[in-house]
Amino acid sequence: MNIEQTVLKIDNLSFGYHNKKLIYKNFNLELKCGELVSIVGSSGSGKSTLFELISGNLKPQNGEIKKKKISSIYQDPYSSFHPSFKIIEQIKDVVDIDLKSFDKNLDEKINSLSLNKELLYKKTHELSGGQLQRCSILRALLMQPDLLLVDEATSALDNIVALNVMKLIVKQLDRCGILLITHDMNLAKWCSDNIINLNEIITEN
Ligand SMILES: Nc1ncnc2c1ncn2[C@@H]1O[C@H](COP(=O)(O)OP(=O)(O)OP(=O)(O)O)[C@@H](O)[C@H]1O
Repeated sequence: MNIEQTVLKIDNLSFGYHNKKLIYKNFNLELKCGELVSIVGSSGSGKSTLFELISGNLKPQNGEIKKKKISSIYQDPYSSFHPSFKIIEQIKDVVDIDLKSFDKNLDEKINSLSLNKELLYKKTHELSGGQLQRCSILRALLMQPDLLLVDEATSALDNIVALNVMKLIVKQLDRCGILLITHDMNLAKWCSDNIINLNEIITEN
């Protein structure tokens, strides 16, 4: 693995649940800093499974996955935050920020996500699904990952906000590589260096 450039390298990955039909067979993927690769495919084709494998929540039956520092943005923002704590506390758990001092980088991200600092002092039940989704994106970006996993991140947002959020996500490419799960082929064509269609990956077994 070229440590300088490569943020994800998957070699000969094979995986199937409970040793049933393989979803992945000898699957390879390399992602470098500055690259965005979209994963598309019909429901049940294995998109989320790939993210679970990369995150280390599932173990490959064969093959190897090497990755640098990851942060993930999931489709369901409620799974990203604990209901009992304020959003800001849960951001501070993973990154050192001070909302009271001037921070141009932080302010730009908050504005691009159509958030404001007051919202960050609330708990999950006080926010809409879309606001919570944008908070989860903020936290993921503030973590400054080498590899950003994005699973249908804009599904809860209206078109204009979704476009601004995607522009902000794409802007991170100067410091990371991005793997994007999407059902939106137009979005994939707009932002991707490469599109992997899982329907075209033929497995046997
Ligand atoms: N925990 C599990 N145990 C057994 N089979 C599973 C499990 N999770 C997913 N599967 C199966 O693995 C296959 C791939 O599922 P996966 O969730 O990765 O698909 P997906 O492409 O992300 O689908 P969607 O677009 O609907 O989110 C499906 O056939 C699914 O039924």
